[in-house]
Amino acid sequence: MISAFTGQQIRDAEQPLLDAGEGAVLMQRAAYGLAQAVIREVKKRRRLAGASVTVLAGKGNNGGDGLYAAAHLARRGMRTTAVLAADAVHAEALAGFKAAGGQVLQLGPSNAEELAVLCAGEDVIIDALLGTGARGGLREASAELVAALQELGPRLVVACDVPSGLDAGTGEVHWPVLEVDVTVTFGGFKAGLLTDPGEGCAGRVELVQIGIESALHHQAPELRRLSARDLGALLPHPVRRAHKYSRGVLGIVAGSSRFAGAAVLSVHAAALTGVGMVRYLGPESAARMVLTRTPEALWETQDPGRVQAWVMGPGVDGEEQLHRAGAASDGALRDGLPVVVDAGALSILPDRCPPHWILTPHAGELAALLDSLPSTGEVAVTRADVESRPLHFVRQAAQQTGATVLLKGATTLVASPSGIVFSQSEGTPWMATAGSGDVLAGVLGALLAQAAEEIADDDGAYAALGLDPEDRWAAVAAAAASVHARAGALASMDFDGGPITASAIAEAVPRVIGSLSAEYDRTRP
Ligand SMILES: NC(=O)C1=CN([C@@H]2O[C@H](COP(=O)(O)OP(=O)(O)OC[C@H]3O[C@@H](n4cnc5c(N)ncnc54)[C@H](O)[C@@H]3O)[C@@H](O)[C@H]2O)[C@@H](O)CC1
Ligand SMILES: [K+]
Repeated sequence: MISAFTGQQIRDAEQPLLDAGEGAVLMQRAAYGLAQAVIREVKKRRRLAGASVTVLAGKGNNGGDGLYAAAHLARRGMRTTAVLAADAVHAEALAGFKAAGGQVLQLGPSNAEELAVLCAGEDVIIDALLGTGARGGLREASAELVAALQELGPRLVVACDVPSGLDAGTGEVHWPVLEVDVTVTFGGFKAGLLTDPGEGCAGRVELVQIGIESALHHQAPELRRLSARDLGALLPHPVRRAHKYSRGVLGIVAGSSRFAGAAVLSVHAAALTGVGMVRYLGPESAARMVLTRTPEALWETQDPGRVQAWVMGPGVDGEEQLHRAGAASDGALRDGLPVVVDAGALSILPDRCPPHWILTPHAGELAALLDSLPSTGEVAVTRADVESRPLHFVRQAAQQTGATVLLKGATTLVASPSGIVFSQSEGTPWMATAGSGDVLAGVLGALLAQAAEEIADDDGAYAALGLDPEDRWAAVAAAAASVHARAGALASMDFDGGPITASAIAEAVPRVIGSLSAEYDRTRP
């Protein structure tokens, strides 16, 4: 599992080393790691000797890291320039940079445009304007320089620790921000690099160890991300004596005469995620289509009897289906069953949900959900608010509803009511297509129906993540988001990275589960 931290947590982990007079050593390790990353990137594109690099250096330690890194690069034969964005920058680092033969330019009130043009011609830009000590975004001439450079389109940008203007703890972004190709981050992942909109600016993130890692391990991560290996351990491994009932039975209330496709997709995706049986509840017109695509499903016209989990909401519209969802929801509350609440069913939540209820809104639905809660303030929350502060709002929704909340997006966040958050981001933009969310609901429902015992087991794979029972539901939801995203990416790869349908995402799920499980079995100690 990848753990990510706030800027403050990173600084707290550094403090004992700074107190011991090791600050300069930390900075040298960071600068060396950054320089090595720049060298690797340049070499992918051209010969190192003679390649040009400009470091944009701010007044804090982030600028110091950038200047020391540029000094390394000068010694490796690169043509190095520093654009100083403040009158006083890190003095020793600047001296080191000059001694290595670097050229220095001063950013002033009237030369931002001119310097932007110069930077746009460079082989690499190092963004070392602001790091974890930033308050707010770039100002004045720095903001002008970055805005102009972004417009011109630099060739290759490497961020020092975080893209400048990004809040390391929250992922909120103060524009303008230089969109970077690679972020080289020090000591630990910053939460802001693993949640949007920050993740969208950060490019590929590389972690450089600087010696604070053991101190960080004592802190509760701000964000968690499941790795392929975690998924291999968490995904269901059917035992030899399994039968369809022991494999999990999933009830699905989805679709309507108007939106039958949502039912088809969620049922099919659930079946492809390996659940023992799917019981479908919905109108006959939708059921016919469901059974044509998934003859393995059962159409239930009465009380479906025992299930291990429910999915309700995809394509649910009209009184009849809302009534079925309401009845299923009452039964699930009574029996303590896990439930995926999606789309149409988000409007019929009980006053307080348990953590094993997983709500799966997109940004617009989350805004509407928050607005419908009595405890939300007077000012309406909009989709744009959620998109600019997803980490904040997903936590708020989980806390206020009592449910686990999965907020769909390029990066999907899952918050437990206690405040634990997972972030998964393995998909492709092609997945933003009609029906993609219905597939996710089916995948998640199928994992819930199969995982109930494993989740409760204090010696099981979910407990091994170090999570309290209430927080393990968020891990199931994160696993589902990851499987779904990987399936989308794999399906697109089948077409050389081309477009995909929601059906194609569902069809790729068995291969994703198969390869994750096989890789886990192969490398298991
Ligand atoms: N503390 C340490 O020992 C280490 C720090 N490291 C580097 O140091 C960075 C943190 O250094 P700092 O705490 O100096 O913080 P920054 O380098 O982010 O800079 C903060 C400085 O800029 C000013 N400032 C804050 N917001 C501003 C804004 N919006 N516009 C203009 N100026 C602003 C502040 O007054 C402060 O002087 C990390 O990101 C990392 O790159 C690494 O060298 C590893 C070791
Ligand atoms: K930076």
